[in-house]
Amino acid sequence: MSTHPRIAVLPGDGIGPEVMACALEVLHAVGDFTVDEHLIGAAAIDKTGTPLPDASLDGCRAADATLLGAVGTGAVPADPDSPRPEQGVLELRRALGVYANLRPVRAIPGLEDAGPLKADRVRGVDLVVVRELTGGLYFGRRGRTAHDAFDTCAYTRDEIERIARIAFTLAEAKGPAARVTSVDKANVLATSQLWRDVVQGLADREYPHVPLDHLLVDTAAMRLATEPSAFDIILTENMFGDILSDETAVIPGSIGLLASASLPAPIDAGEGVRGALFEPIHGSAPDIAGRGGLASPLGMILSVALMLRYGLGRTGEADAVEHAVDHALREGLRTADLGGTATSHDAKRAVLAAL
Ligand SMILES: NC(=O)C1=CN([C@@H]2O[C@H](COP(=O)(O)OP(=O)(O)OC[C@H]3O[C@@H](n4cnc5c(N)ncnc54)[C@H](O)[C@@H]3O)[C@@H](O)[C@H]2O)C=CC1
Ligand SMILES: CC(C)CC(=O)C(=O)O
Ligand SMILES: [Mg+2]
Repeated sequence: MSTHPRIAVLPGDGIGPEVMACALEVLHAVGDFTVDEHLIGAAAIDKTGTPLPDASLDGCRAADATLLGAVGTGAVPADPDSPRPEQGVLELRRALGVYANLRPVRAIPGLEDAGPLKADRVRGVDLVVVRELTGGLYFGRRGRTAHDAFDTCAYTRDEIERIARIAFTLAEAKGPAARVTSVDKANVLATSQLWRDVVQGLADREYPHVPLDHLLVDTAAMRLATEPSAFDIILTENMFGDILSDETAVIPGSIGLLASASLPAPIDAGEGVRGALFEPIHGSAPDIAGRGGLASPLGMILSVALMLRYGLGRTGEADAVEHAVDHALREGLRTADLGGTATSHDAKRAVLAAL
């Protein structure tokens, strides 16, 4: 029987399969892995009528780690009761229990001028958005009639405390001055008031040495654009983290560069955390899918690096992939999203050459 790590691969829709194909080549270049491909999203609805077939979920549960491309067609269904591709991702996150979504963002040397922010604002930025991933609005009770609709946001103390613990641990690992900025809307929302109490209580009891501040989400959105270097660890709930992390794309210059790790348990620096999920932060980008390689595969490739580090405990290989991406960019690799002409295929080749 193979002793290679078993990876469940869910390419999904739109640019998902395009970026996944590139990332798998990089994965196979750094080691031996057994890869099983499964359906999710619109691709799964087309073939099976459901966005996350049992066979896909079983495959992810049996795997050491799961890689996901992206799902969605970009369309909002006319019939709210019809299956939606995005339900596949939400259901997968819930079923795997991956409550801790880490979205690292840094200024990449050589790319300081690639985004809309001034280079001196971007230089040196190195932050992680720690997003609660299995609670809040995306999982609350909802309903809709022809005349009204509602969504509910609920959090328990335990849900808040376990994600806050991840944020404080990451800050400790980053260094003595690294701060946690907890983002909420405590001036309005009951869930945010509980969030603030629980985060502050945990800090007082167990992490008094970690600098902590609380920021309202609207101010946080503004500060991310005006002073991104003020942040080390941004700790926040599900929807705020979804929105703020897309905003952080202005730091490296494209959402196509951003990766994520979703963990079902605290970080294990030795073995890695089994049963975790790794995906770029972008969606299926229907506007550029199937257009001759306009998609950057770098966020997906960097998600492979996060899988190697956090999912499989293979720090050396993770570093190698990240260095190869940095090297390729430093040497001038520019895909369309960064204003260049390199295709997805060119980007993958540049990374492979730098490995
Ligand atoms: N985890 C997932 O599977 C996610 C799925 N979605 C779904 O994706 C679909 C499209 O959503 P959008 O709002 O358009 O968000 P999106 O992230 O797919 O695209 C936003 C913009 O970024 C660009 N972009 C995204 N990834 C890129 C890449 N790798 N290289 C170059 N450019 C890239 C797109 O071309 C587009 O202009 C929707 O159905 C949405 O629900 C959105 C976010 C996450
Ligand atoms: C299906 C969406 C909730 C996914 C998304 O936008 C995200 O997780 O960033
Ligand atoms: Mg999102």
